[in-house]
Amino acid sequence: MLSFQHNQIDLHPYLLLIISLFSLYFLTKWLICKKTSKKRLPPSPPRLPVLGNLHQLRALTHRSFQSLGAKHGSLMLLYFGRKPVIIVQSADAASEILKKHDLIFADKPHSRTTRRLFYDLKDISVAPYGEYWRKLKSLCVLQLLSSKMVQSFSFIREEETALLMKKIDSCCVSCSPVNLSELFVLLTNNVVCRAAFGRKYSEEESGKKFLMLMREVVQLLSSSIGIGEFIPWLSWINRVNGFDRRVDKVAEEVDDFLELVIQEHINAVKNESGENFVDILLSIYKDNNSGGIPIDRDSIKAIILDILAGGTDTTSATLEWAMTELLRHPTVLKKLQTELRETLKDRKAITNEDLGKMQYLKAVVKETLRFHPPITLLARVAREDVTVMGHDVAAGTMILINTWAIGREPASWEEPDKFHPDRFLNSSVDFRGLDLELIPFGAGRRGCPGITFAMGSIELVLANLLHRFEWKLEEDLDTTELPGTTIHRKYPLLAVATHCNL
Ligand code: HEM
Repeated sequence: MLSFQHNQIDLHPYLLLIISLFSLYFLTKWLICKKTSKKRLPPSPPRLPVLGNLHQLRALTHRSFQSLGAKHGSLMLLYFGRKPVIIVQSADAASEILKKHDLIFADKPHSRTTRRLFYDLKDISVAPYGEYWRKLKSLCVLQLLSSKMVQSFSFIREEETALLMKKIDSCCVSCSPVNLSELFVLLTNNVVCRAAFGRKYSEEESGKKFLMLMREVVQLLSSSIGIGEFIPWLSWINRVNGFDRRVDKVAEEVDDFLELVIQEHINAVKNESGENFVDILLSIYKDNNSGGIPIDRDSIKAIILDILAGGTDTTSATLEWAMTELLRHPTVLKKLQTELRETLKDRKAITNEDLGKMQYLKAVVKETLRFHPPITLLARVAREDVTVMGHDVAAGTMILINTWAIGREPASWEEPDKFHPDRFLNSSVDFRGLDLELIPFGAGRRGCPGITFAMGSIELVLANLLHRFEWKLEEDLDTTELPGTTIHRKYPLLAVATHCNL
């Protein structure tokens, strides 16, 4: 192949071609490296060749990110496989993403799992930013989540809270512990279903099964941040270990239930019964008058799923953590009971007006959401190249904002690891998206539209639980968290209730 003739090197054409290709490859790589090294990337911990930083993450990712951030800064670059992911863990950095560059970061990342479970991104929470998403979100706010609508559902919250109190009453009589975790899921699900679909399903087999499916959806979504998603050539692992099959099965079973809800509404419209949120969605679908934005049957099912998943799980987790912290802090619990007694005098029923006056109750709820935000990570994707806190972020980069770590940032909070509701008594800091140090509901365009809806149930239920009953624990309280997209307690909250002497 290689021969010397007349003092000159004679190369075989194939060898020449191979050498040229190699030279071209190394030249391109060198140029790319040179370009990348000029970029002002955020600090990054050392990584492994194939895994990147995935091996440094534990199941409770918000906690892993916080410990890594302590060494590498509040804006840090990790690699999930080869995929760059920027982790944001300070109010200042979050403000650049959710306020200053809100439009650039208005998209959400998605995976095979989110596409499969959310009808190919036809819901609100993972839909790409654009006209379709805007149309659905404003429809949801107008027809279900506005202050006026939430006010109109107050009879539902009152009836469901009264039922909850009755169940606790019977536990009091039999001196058995109350499984508060279970009761909170039922209550929040019943309130959402009655408000959005006109009736509850939790007492029927299909509804009970659906509640279990919802838990599985949350688990699958958090497990979808796995090897196969970020290292494409290892995506076969999800096929072999049965993960993809599980996602398909859950998606089919969820679809069966949502079909049932829709069919029931189609029949009910024929019977001219009262109109609710699903009926309104169906009438838009039938008239196809959505202003050029097509809403099909899958869109309706995806929205229902969003409302059920978003409305039930997060609200019940907040109630669960609020009662957990109150039971761990008897002086806070006593102070809240004193506020209740002073507000109500000797009245039994709690009105919206009463709730409006209870500043300490509001402080307890805020502190619960600072200390235990149910959704610990907000996800975004950069739509174009942008600079954040002096660092270059390329289009397509995934961002994770750690709301849990931001709520415990020493720069914003005194004694951040203490549950101390009094910190909010003389403070204007609120969770509605303007104060970036407290963002349990997110902020900006993709912020949660369900705040008023959720607060309606949370405040009423907590006020009733503490007004009617004295509470004590049966055994030491374990506060271990269960990994998931919504963070619940690992073990159900069991407590013993006795009647208060009103
Ligand atoms: C304590 C209760 C709740 C918490 C902590 C919570 C939290 C959140 C968070 C963190 C987000 C993502 C925001 C972002 O990325 O910036 C979100 C989005 C959303 N939430 Fe909530 N949520 C709660 C209750 C509700 C309720 C009751 C509903 C409806 C009944 C609801 C419906 C939604 C929807 C539709 C979205 C998607 C918004 C979008 O992508 O534009 N949420 N929520």
